Amino acid sequence: MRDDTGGTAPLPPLPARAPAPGAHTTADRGPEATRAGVRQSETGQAAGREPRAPGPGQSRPGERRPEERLGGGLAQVLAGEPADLFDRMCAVSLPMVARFRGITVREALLLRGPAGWAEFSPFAEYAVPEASTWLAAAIEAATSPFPPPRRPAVAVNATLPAVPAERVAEVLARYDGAQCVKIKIADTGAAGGADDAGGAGLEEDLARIAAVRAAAPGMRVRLDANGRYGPAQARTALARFARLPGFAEACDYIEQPVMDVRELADLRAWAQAERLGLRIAADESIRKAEDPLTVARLGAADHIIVKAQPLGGVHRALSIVEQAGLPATVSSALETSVGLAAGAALAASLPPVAAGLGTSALFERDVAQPPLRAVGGELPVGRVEPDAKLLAELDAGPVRTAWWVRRLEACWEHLRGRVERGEFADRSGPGTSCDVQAGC
Ligand SMILES: O=C(O)CCC(=O)c1ccccc1C(=O)O
Ligand SMILES: [Mg+2]
Repeated sequence: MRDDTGGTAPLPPLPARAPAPGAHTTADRGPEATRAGVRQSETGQAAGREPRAPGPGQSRPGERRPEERLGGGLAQVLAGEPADLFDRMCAVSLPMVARFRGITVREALLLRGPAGWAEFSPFAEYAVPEASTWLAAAIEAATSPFPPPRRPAVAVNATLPAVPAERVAEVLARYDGAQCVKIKIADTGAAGGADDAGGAGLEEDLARIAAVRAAAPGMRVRLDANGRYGPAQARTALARFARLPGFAEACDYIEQPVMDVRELADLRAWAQAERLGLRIAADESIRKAEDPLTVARLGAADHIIVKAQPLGGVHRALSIVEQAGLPATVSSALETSVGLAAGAALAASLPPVAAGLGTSALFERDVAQPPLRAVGGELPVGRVEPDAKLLAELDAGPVRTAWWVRRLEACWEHLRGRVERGEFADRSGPGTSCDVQAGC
């Protein structure tokens, strides 16, 4: 269950109908320059193109036409092929200022569809089933507008990787005006395993927390353990945090101290019985769970973290918030500025809670000019277009590009199967975002 394996998930063999990298798949496209299977349409305009997914009458013979059952949308798009939807596919590789969840370079596939640019960037080690949910988010962003924002900008938290205490001030200085900081804990880096996290790692975590509080005394604080404590370690750590002077008052919550949702519920019950004054937030128990509502049912958390891409899009994330009935923080999945814009749209549809969307500060370079970066602690809400020159400079190269395109195709097939079997409801219909707005 650990996120940070840093490996690359094996891809299944390409389905018969998916093109090999470099191959053209449809006859109706004009002449294109291809590089490692990526169509580089220099003239394609986002507006005014023909709708290219087959209409209801154009399904393959004998097909069940799931779009009729599900009301179109995702099913109809998936009846076509990626190249029918996206006229640009650019894999990029962004260098980072510090190691974060085991990586120092962030790769993403940027896609341009009829509604604008979208991002597909499941972490490299994620297998196709999980990554296919991230693809639903990219399809949503490429095909439909974001919900109308309730405010033009959203407050963000600074995100502090598990850097040594000496680096805290330098990294925090990258976040202009942030009034809240999320500190990564229980992250022993490449060498340590989960069992080490609560031991030697705890003293380092306490030193990092002390350095933050010294550098920014008035700042609110959040901690994120990414599920790396065992149940006993979590109690030890929470008891230590609760004893730090003024900490419980300054701390919004501790994110995913343990991975298992039942253990999370037990830990929360214990923290309440002990009157530690610390709240528990669920992140992985929402975005990696078969049923994200188990957290709410079990009373496993006081607060939930929602991420547009891992949850299959802005509308699906809104629907989860609505159904969970818990206060929510929107957070990034370490997306480029293009993907962060979807997060900003999600945050701007929910009650104001500082969002974990300041993460472009962790990139040495990003794809947009200017990058989607908080100023005065706030991130503007709106679509982001990558800059052509930056796209070229940050190009991931032919080998990685081919890998990303193959992965996109494998996820496309997988998501189509899920939709056809009724295992992935397209919840992007009208109602969900409005219901959430009405409730707030
Ligand atoms: O929430 C934030 O402040 C930033 C985003 C973040 O921490 C994150 C980014 C990528 C993958 C996982 C996580 C996480 O919250 O665990
Ligand atoms: Mg988290």
